[in-house]
Amino acid sequence: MFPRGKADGVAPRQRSWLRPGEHAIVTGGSSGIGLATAAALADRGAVVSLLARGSERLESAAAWLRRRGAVAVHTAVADVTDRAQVTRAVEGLVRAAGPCAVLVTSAGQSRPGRFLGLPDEAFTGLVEVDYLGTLWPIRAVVPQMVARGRGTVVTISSVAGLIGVPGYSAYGAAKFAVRGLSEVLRGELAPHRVRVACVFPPDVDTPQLAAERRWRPVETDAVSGTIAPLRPEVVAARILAGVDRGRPVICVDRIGGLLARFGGVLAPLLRRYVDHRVGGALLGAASGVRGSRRGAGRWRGGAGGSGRPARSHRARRGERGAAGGPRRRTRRESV
Ligand SMILES: NC(=O)C1=CN([C@@H]2O[C@H](COP(=O)(O)OP(=O)(O)OC[C@H]3O[C@@H](n4cnc5c(N)ncnc54)[C@H](OP(=O)(O)O)[C@@H]3O)[C@@H](O)[C@H]2O)C=CC1
Ligand SMILES: CCCCCCCCCCCCCCCC(=O)[C@@H](N)CO
Repeated sequence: MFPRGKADGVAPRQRSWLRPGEHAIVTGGSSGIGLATAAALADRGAVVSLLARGSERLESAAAWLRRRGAVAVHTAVADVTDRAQVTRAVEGLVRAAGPCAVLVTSAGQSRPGRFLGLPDEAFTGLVEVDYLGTLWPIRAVVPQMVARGRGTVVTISSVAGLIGVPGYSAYGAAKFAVRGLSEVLRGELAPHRVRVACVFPPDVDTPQLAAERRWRPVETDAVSGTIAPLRPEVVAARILAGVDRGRPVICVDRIGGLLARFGGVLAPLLRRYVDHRVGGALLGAASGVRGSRRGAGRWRGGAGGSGRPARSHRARRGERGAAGGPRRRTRRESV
C-alpha cells in the first residue's frame, strides 16, 4: 500500500525532523503511548509539551520526564474534543516553548462491545475523542507548520483502523477515520514540507487497555489475543524510528506491517480467520455453559480441520444471519 522508495512518496531518510531544543506537543501525553513517546522525544533533546484533561496526571508525568533529564517540559489542560480549548492550549504552549515542530496526537479512548450492545454515545463519543480529538490539534498547529515550511504530525490509529475487528464497531470506525485523514493530509502537506505519519499499534500495555478489558467481548479477545500486548516504550521507539525513515505508515509489529502492506490482498483470508476465531470464541463461551456439541460441528466445520465450516453450514449460517452462536449469547452480553 505504501511501498518503500522515494518515487512512491516516502520522504528521504532523515533524522533532522527534530532538532534539539525544538518543540514537540503530545496530546494524551500524560499516559501510555503518549507519555512514552514524549519521553523518547525528550531523550532526543526536544522541549516537550503534554496536553490532556487531568492536571494531576499531567503534572506527575511532567515531573517524571524532568527527573529522567528532559530539558524542558510544559503542560496544558485541555479536552481535545473541544476545538476552542485545544486552540487556546496550543497557542499558550507555542508562546511558552516556540513553534510546534512535532505534533503527536495520542489522546484517545476505546469502548469495545458488540454492535447491538453499544450505546449510541459510544459511537458519537469515540468519533469526538478519537477522530475530532485528532483533527483539532492538527488544525491548531498546521497553519504555522505550513508557514514555516517545516513540521511533523504523527497520528495514532490502531490495527483496528486497518482491519475490521469484531467488537470495535465504534472504536475501529473512528480509527479508520484517523487513518483516512492522515493519508489525505500526507499528500496535501508534503509540498509544504510538513510530514504526516500514522501509527497502527496492536494492543499496548497501558491504562486504556486495562480499562477496555471489562467491555471486551470474547470474540474481540479471540481475534486480537493473537498478539501479546507491547510495552509503550517499544511502541514509542518504533514510532521515532519510523519517522526517521520518513514512513507515512508506521507499524509497530509484524502483523500490523503485514496488514498495512497487504491488507487489501489478504482480505478474503483475513475474513476467514476472523470468522474462525469469532466462531471458536462464541462456541467456547456457549459450551462453557451448555456443553453444546451441535454447536461444535457447526462452528468447527467438517474434516480437514481447516477451521472453516463446510459450505452447507456456511450457507445455513448466511441464511440465518448472525444466528446460532451469536444469538444465543444476547442475554449474557457484557455490554
Ligand atoms: N493501548 C492500546 O492497546 C492501543 C492504543 N491505541 C491508541 O493510542 C492512543 C493512546 O492510548 P493509550 O496510551 O493506550 O491510552 P492511555 O489511557 O494510557 O492514555 C490516554 C491519554 O489521552 C488523554 N485523553 C483521553 N481523553 C482525552 C480528551 N478528551 N482530551 C484530552 N486528552 C485526553 C488521557 O489523559 P486524560 O484522561 O487526563 O485526559 C491520557 O493522557 C489512543 O488513541 C489509543 O486509541 C492504539 C492501539 C492500541
Ligand atoms: C494472515 C494474518 C493474520 C491476521 C491476524 C489478525 C490479527 C488482528 C489483531 C487485531 C488487533 C486489534 C488491536 C486493537 C488495539 C487497540 O486499538 C485497543 N487495544 C485500544 O485500546
